[in-house]
Parts: sequence; C-alpha cells; structure tokens
Amino acid sequence: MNTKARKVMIIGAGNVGASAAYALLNQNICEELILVDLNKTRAEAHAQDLSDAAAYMPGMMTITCRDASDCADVDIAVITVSGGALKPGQTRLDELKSTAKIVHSIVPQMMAGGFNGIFLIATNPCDIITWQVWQLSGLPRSQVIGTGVWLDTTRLRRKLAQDLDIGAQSIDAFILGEHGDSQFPVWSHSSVYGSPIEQVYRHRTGRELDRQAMADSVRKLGFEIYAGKGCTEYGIAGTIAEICRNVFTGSHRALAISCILDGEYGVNGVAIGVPAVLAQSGVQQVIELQLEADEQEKFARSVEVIKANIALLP
Ligand SMILES: NC(=O)C1=CN([C@@H]2O[C@H](COP(=O)(O)OP(=O)(O)OC[C@H]3O[C@@H](n4cnc5c(N)ncnc54)[C@H](O)[C@@H]3O)[C@@H](O)[C@H]2O)C=CC1
Ligand SMILES: CC(=O)C(=O)O
Repeated sequence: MNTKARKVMIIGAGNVGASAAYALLNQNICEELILVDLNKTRAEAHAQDLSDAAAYMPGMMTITCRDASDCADVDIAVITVSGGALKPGQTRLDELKSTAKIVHSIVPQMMAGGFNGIFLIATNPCDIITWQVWQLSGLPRSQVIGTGVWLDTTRLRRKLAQDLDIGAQSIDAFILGEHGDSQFPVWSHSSVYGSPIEQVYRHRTGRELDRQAMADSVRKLGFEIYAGKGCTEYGIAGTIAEICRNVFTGSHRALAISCILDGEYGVNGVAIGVPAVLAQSGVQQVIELQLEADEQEKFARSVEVIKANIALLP
C-alpha cells in the first residue's frame, strides 16, 4: 500500500489561497497542506483555523506554515500570490508588473530548495505567469500548469446548464485561449451527448443560442464578481482542487488548462489554455483540436496577446 502523504504547498494565503486550502481540505485531496505568505501571522492564523475545520473532516490532514524554499518534499506548489487587488476598469494583464516581480523572487528560491513537483499557477495574468514559472524553474513543461481557462469553461457550462436545465457535467463545451479578454468558446466542438449544442439549445429553449452574448457573459463574469466583492475566490478554489485531484489520482482526464506549447497548434514557447490530459506526472498530453477558420483566428489572437505580454517580463 502506498502510504506517502500527498503534500500541497499554497504560496499566497490571501483570498484565493485560503479558499483553495479550504476546498482541498473539504474534498480530502491531500494529507498535508502547507501555507506560505509574506504575512506570516495571517498564514499561521489560517493554518490554525483550517486545523479546527480539519477535525470535522473524515480524513486526517495536517496544515502547517513554512518558507517557500522549504519545498523539496512538496508534490504540488500552487501559486496564488498577488501584489494587490485589481482596480475598477483594470484587466488581469494589469497585474503583470507586480505579480511577475513577486514570482521572480519566489521560484528561484524554491528551485534552490530542491523543488521537483508540479507548479500550478492561478496568479494573474495566468498564462504569462505560467510561462514565467516554466522559464524560471527550468522544469519540464509537463510539470508547469496554469489553471488557465478551466474556470471559464466551468462558467460556460454552468450558464448553458441553467438555460438548458441539464446538469453542467453533461455539457461538453469549453473555452480555449488566454485566461483573459481574448478567450473564446469552441462552438465547433460543443455538444450534449453528441448532439450539437445549438440543436439542443433550440430544442430545449425554443430560442437560438446567441453565441456572442454567451461568450461575453462568460468573459465578463469574473469582473462582475470582482465588482461585487473585490475578488473572486471560491470558483478558482474549486478549479485548483479539481486540478490537484486529477493529478493525484492520475485520472488521465482532459481539462482546459494553461500548458506550454511545443509545436501543438503550430505554436512554440507560449502558455495558453488548451485541453490537456492530466497524469500523476503532470501534463501527459496536449490535445490538438481541429479548429474552424474563425476559431483559428481567435486562437492566434490569444497567442499574440500572451506573447506581447511575455515580452514585458523582467
Ligand atoms: N486564474 C484565475 O482564474 C484566478 C486568478 N486570481 C488571481 O489570484 C491572485 C491572488 O488573488 P487574491 O487571493 O484575491 O489576492 P490577495 O491579495 O488576497 O492574496 C495574495 C497574497 O499573496 C501574498 N504575497 C504577496 N507577495 C508574496 C510573497 N513574496 N511571498 C508570499 N506571499 C506573498 C500576500 O501577502 C497575500 O496574502 C491574483 O493574481 C488574482 O488575479 C484570482 C481569481 C481567479
Ligand atoms: C479574477 C479572475 O481571473 C477570474 O475570476 O476569472
């Protein structure tokens, strides 16, 4: 029997980091959670509070605090740091300067500390920071994953599910590209049990699916939540938990996450949201879809946005 404790380190115990810790705890995804934050007092308080909650869970989990460099035994390191909340009217790309600086100071310390697990990046702008972590770490691309458009995909499925009155798990639709304003739904590959989504939509609602309105509502959702509460946290916490679970179980399930491309889709050296198969070693395979001409154009536009911002990294 494999008795090795699964260890997740969360670097940045703010809104997202603390919510991700709670999701991992509730879903019993690992045996050890390690919190890291500049604000050590707050991180320690979160660890104590989560340890109280752990007493109500069916499994055993220890929650501790450490420095990021103390990571040689960590399986998955989740990066959720930030330099401050977005101001009204800003986009995720506006976080680049501050988050890239923080990441630049953390990842080399972790590599010097002997990290050889999987990096999972939620910090925005997610695709660019994923590429930065890949570069700074020198790890194989399979070990560096961004949460990418899996949260956006979940939002799309939720919205379609509400209109169709069908469980979101039965809807095969997803978002591709940047976790940002250039993302887009892949309508050519969207279906419910093999029936094209538009046909099902017409049949169940008596209306035509307004593709543009649906894409816009998904793209804007994060900002609407932000406007109401100053952050988004529970949705991304669910995303982080789901990716960690699929890695630990070696599910070989394909999720739309940010991966470093190496020739797939005709693109090299860019992290972008694409469907990828998750195994215990990380990304086992990037799935290349046959995109329609307009989808190819949108994908190329997303690649351009990400490349232009990679060029701004320190
Ligand atoms: N990928 C996605 O879908 C989503 C991404 N995000 C992103 O996640 C990031 C975190 O957001 P929040 O939790 O709301 O921010 P927050 O400000 O609540 O938390 C960030 C934490 O990082 C810590 N931190 C800063 N520098 C550090 C360092 N050098 N070492 C250790 N800790 C450090 C801060 O002390 C703070 O506790 C942001 O970039 C945000 O845009 C948020 C929601 C969804
Ligand atoms: C903040 C962010 O990236 C989101 O909720 O999509």
